[in-house]
Amino acid sequence: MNDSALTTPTPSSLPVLSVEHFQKRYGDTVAVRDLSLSVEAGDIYGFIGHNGAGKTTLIRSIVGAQAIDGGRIRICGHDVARKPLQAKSALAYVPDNPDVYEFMTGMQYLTFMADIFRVPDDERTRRIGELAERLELTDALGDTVGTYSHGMRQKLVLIGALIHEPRLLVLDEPFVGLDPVASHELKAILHELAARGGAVFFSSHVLEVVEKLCNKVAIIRGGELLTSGTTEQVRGDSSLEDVFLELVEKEA
Ligand SMILES: Nc1ncnc2c1ncn2[C@@H]1O[C@H](COP(=O)(O)OP(=O)(O)OP(=O)(O)O)[C@@H](O)[C@H]1O
Repeated sequence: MNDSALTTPTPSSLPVLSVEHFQKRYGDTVAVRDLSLSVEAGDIYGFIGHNGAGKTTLIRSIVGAQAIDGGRIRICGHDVARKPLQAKSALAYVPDNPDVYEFMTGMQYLTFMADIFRVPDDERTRRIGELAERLELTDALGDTVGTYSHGMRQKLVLIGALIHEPRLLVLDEPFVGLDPVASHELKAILHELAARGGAVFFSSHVLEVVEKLCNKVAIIRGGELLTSGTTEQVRGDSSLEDVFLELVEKEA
């Protein structure tokens, strides 16, 4: 891929993602309280927590899919509440449930995504060709999405997310449902994006993957951040699984 094609130039002093004192309520229930973290260019950042901990809640607010009740979230310096278009142009989001218009063919969906982000014809053709080949989706691009399996939809959404070379790629449970080849390719794609000066932020329950793939991690429980930092700092001499279980049990 083209190294110079990442959207929205970011001065190196600005984090790619900055979350400050984030808070989100659903009715009277506080789902996430006073959460702060920062993702820098080059980071692959893993966000881990038990079911209902608040991972999707934060992710949906980062990508502008739901309002924020307190605090501030900025993407490449753009406040997601005040500058939503600038913030969104710098990011891409792969949700845990890949809902795609079923009547479109895979290629129509990717063209639609490329149109939204105004990706020039030659770039979109090159990226779709390369990514579809790597994720083994080329032969299915002419079929309607309604005929796709869950994993095929995930791959399609991933290609659509990468089509404008986002600065920040946000993924919710990206490895669930992917076959081993796709999972391997996804890890390589995330490494490449980070190496080009982008950043990745994803939630996962698969601690072994987070431990191997991520240079930074955060652990959330009951809507509160328990710890965050480099994977080495958080893990210490133990495994990430041991640290996670110990922290979660201690706080329970
Ligand atoms: N739309 C909603 N309305 C009311 N409560 C919600 C809503 N969405 C989430 N919650 C609550 O907020 C809390 C955090 O949920 P969230 O989906 O963010 O957790 P999660 O860490 O992503 O969980 P999982 O690993 O199961 O996907 C939970 O207590 C959940 O019940």
